[in-house]
Amino acid sequence: MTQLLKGKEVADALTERLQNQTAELQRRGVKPCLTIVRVGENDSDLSYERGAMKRAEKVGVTVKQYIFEETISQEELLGGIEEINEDASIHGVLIFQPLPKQIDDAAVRKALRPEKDVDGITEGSLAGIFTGTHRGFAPCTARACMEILDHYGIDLIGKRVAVLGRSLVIGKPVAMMVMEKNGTVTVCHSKTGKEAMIEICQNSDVLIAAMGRAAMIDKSYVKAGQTVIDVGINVNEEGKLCGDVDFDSVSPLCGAITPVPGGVGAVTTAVLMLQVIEAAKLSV
Ligand SMILES: NC(=O)C1=CN([C@@H]2O[C@H](COP(=O)(O)OP(=O)(O)OC[C@H]3O[C@@H](n4cnc5c(N)ncnc54)[C@H](OP(=O)(O)O)[C@@H]3O)[C@@H](O)[C@H]2O)C=CC1
Ligand SMILES: Nc1nc(=O)c2c([nH]1)NC[C@@H]1CN(c3ccc(C(=O)N[C@@H](CCC(=O)O)C(=O)O)cc3)C=[N+]21
Repeated sequence: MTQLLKGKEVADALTERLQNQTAELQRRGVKPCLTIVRVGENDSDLSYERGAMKRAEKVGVTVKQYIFEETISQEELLGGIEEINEDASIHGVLIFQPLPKQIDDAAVRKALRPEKDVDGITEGSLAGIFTGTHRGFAPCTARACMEILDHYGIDLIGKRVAVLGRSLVIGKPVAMMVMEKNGTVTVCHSKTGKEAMIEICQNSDVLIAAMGRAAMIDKSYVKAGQTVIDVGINVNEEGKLCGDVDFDSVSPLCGAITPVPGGVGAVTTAVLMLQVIEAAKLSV
């Protein structure tokens, strides 16, 4: 029987713990506050925003929104970030990525105050992941993948893990975190080639798919009994939310799988709240 790795269950367990912490902070006069910076109307950004608002309300975190037009200039965006940096009532900031092409991502990463970087986009936070010193915060999605494996007691010691995607938001940091848990990682990307990718996936015990390619991973990539973590959040031709994995094709064959929605995304929002609360605690 294939095991369904229910992100919602993991997120709800985390939420319960967090509710106590926000209540305690509130008694000390601190109201944890997250600011979301969104440029444009990207589907996966909007999905995250919806999930985050719902989760924030449950946990007791306030959300402020900075929404900009797709055509915003670099200067204007950096101005917004400066304002957020200076606002002492804001504990954590989430800037949706990728940003439009007129924006230099590296400049945005540099502009953000590290102590407010609850999604681990600044170089300091990423260095903490790379060196294993855990200074700063991890990218929420990478941590969410690890929380799911942990919750269901799936250890990575000596396991072969294929990570599909090499972005700074997910592919690269999750590969580092898998290594820290003593897994053996192979990272694939758009230049890997289909044949090689199928071979690598079929020789892995765990597959972490984070490409942003709707339902691309079908059963031809999968080996029996494998654990499949589907990070992708895409909207298919029917307008429905779907992952990078073709759930109907893969789930009869694999050993365990996360659904979309209700999988990694749900946990990502809970981890985001956890990190906002940690930032709020550190601010007093
Ligand atoms: N569930 C959640 O909580 C989250 C979900 N997401 C979702 O995860 C997905 C990935 O996000 P993100 O990392 O930001 O996306 P990016 O577009 O930044 O990165 C995609 C990565 O996948 C690789 N890739 C693309 N197509 C292929 C292919 N056909 N074969 C192999 N590799 C490929 C790219 O390779 P190359 O580097 O060569 O271009 C790149 O490294 C998206 O669907 C996003 O919405 C993201 C964050 C959180
Ligand atoms: N800097 C940055 N970090 C990110 O982590 C990041 C990003 N940029 N850009 C956009 C993608 C996408 N993403 C999602 C996270 C959670 C849900 C989520 O909660 N989804 C719910 C469904 C919510 C709904 O649609 O109602 C679920 O899967 O169950 C969705 C999408 C994070 N991303």
